[in-house]
Formats: sequence, C-alpha cells, structure tokens
Amino acid sequence: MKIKIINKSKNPLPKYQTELSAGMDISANLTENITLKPLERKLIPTGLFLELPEGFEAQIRPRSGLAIKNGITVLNAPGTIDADYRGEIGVILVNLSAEDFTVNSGDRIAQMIIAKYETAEWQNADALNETARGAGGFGSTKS
Ligand SMILES: O=c1ccn([C@H]2C[C@H](O)[C@@H](COP(=O)(O)OP(=O)(O)OP(=O)(O)O)O2)c(=O)[nH]1
Repeated sequence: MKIKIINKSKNPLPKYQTELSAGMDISANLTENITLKPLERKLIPTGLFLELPEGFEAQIRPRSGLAIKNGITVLNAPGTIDADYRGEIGVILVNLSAEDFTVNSGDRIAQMIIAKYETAEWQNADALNETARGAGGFGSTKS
C-alpha cells in the first residue's frame, strides 16, 4: 500500500514496515536539544505529516531500548494518528528515570506502525451470551 507522507525534517524517511519488522523508527526534528527532567513530559516534533487511507491509523509506540536503558517511554502509548489528521506527528515522551535525558535532533525516539481497524455499530442489548470466564478478570485465574 502507498501512503502519502510529507517530510519537513532533516531526517531520512522512516523505513517502511516489512512482514518481518512491524515498527518504523521515527526521529526527533528539533532546532535545539530538548532535555526531560525526571518525570517531565514533552511533545517532540518529528517533521512528518501523513495522509492515511480511510480505515487506517498510525500508532506511536515506545522503543524498548530507550525504555530499558533510559526509562524513556511514550506517555500515551500507543498514540493514535487518525486518518483525517493533517498536522505534524508529535511524540509525547516522558522520562521515568531519576536522571535528566536529552533528546537531540535526529534521535530515534519512538516507532510507528500503520494498522487497519474495524468499524462497528453498537447493538443495544439486555443480556450478553454466557462464557466460562463470565465476569472473572483482573487476575481471577491466579491460584
Ligand atoms: O501521539 C500522538 C497522538 C496524537 N497525535 C495527533 C494525531 C491525532 O489524530 C490527533 C488527535 O489525537 P487524539 O485523538 O489522541 O487526541 P485528543 O486528546 O482526543 O484530541 P482531539 O480532541 O484533537 O482529537 O493528534 C499525534 O501527533 N501524536
């Protein structure tokens, strides 16, 4: 599938997904570095703009390396990019470590996947079908 993208950043286009690799790394596009203090969150611009086909979304997810090494994650993961959004893709990073973390322009800060989603129509009901699990959840199967 082809998807229109405008790249106003100095970074190369994210490498497209393959059957073996779902995530495309996306990079910060900054005029100056951004530092996140412990527990601080900031919107990081990417310089990327998409025109997604109807019925598709892009999801912004954390990178595991940044999470394990630096305590940096995407606060609203997975961030949702709607098909009708024409603004710049931003990444909300949060620093969950005890140390300052500096983002430099060009740093790969998150990954993006393109996903198809179903649309649904609610059907009002008085009862739902019975299952073995029923209302059990939230650890109900733990002994
Ligand atoms: O990580 C994100 C999440 C969202 N967006 C952009 C694209 C998305 O289509 C739009 C709205 O996102 P969302 O629906 O999550 O935001 P909202 O808080 O519900 O705001 P709105 O009222 O603008 O929909 O913001 C991003 O660039 N990055």
